[in-house]
Amino acid sequence: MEKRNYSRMQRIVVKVGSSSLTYNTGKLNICQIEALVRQLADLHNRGLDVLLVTSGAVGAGMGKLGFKERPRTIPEKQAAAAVGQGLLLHMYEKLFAEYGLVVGQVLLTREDFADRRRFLNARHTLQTMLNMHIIPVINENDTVAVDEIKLGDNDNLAAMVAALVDADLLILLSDVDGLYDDKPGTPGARVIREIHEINGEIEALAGGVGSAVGTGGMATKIQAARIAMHSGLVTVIARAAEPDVIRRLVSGEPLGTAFWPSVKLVNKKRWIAFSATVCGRIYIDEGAVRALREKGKSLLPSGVVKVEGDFEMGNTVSVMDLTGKEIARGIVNYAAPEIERIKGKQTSEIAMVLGYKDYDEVIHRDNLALE
Ligand SMILES: Nc1ncnc2c1ncn2[C@@H]1O[C@H](COP(=O)(O)OP(=O)(O)O)[C@@H](O)[C@H]1O
Ligand SMILES: N[C@@H](CCC(=O)OP(=O)(O)O)C(=O)O
Repeated sequence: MEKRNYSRMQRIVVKVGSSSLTYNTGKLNICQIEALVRQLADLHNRGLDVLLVTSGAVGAGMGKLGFKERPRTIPEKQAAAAVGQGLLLHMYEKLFAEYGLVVGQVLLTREDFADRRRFLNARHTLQTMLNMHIIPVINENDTVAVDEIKLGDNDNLAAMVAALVDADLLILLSDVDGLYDDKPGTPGARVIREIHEINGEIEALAGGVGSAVGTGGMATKIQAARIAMHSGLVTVIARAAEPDVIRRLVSGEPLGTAFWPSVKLVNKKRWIAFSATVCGRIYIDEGAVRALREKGKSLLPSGVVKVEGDFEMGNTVSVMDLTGKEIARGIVNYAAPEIERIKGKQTSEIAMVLGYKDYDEVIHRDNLALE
């Protein structure tokens, strides 16, 4: 089979799912973890920047605590994660040390991405760790992440990390060979090798949630691939147990399912599109949709029809067409009550209506990330 030709391969993020790190008994799959560490250590020695996003804290905690099923309540999951995360890190620390390498634990929540200052801080820390040849071992901070601040799955976390550090390749390792064109196990179902666009058909293949210990199944892997595609990096979903899978993928072997990047959004627009917390919605008319989409214009008050939510100036909002479809996200120059008052008005009327005018635009095009 033809090799995959990457334009650059310096920085890779590898995410490994719970289903590949723990057995159904909840105990750690030591052979799998050893194989993973060996390959990552080798890539590091070759001079690549390597970041590991690891799941398995809840799964490993379940094993240690003797739980037969995934705990239902959030505090129980958090308690299991608190136990399991320690076990995981101990294992990584020990195995990487055998190859003379140092790991550093990084636990993140949605807020670390949603707040621009924290986002930039996290980027700085990760960059510094890479400069110091430390291998970042990253997971969600499950013990403190309650619903409001939780990402909830490590596929999205890995994609956001990959975008954060400007990686070239994101590898999502799981218990399947890739994305199947039918339910895995169905006779005749095959792995789709290359994907250039995520459309409804691809999303429909994702099915429901994944394995007994995993969280999001294929749905979250496809969401992750979408983030990565807009961030200009290749994503591959492959089987963790495939011998030497990481090294072979990096050398271009066409294993698993590869998602190829589309147009790369600039850094700030990526943050607006995928990381910032969405605080409200602005509905705009057809003329404004065309101006944004086709002419790359800023959003002016005249195109605004309806405002939803109690957002402030500087917050990120969804921009919707009148059918309720999200067409963009952007940072607003005015708070919701002000936009409510200037909606439908000409720019020249802003000062008269509000008594002042700080900006002509509701959202400037530099702060607008289109779908
Ligand atoms: N079209 C599909 N192709 C491949 N796997 C699928 C598909 N639809 C659902 N899945 C499920 O997704 C699971 C992997 O997701 P998950 O258990 O969350 O893994 P991980 O723990 O590795 O993140 C597979 O075991 C499979 O059952
Ligand atoms: N942070 C959680 C992992 C959540 C998750 O996404 O799991 P998975 O679907 O196995 O990648 C944990 O460490 O158990």
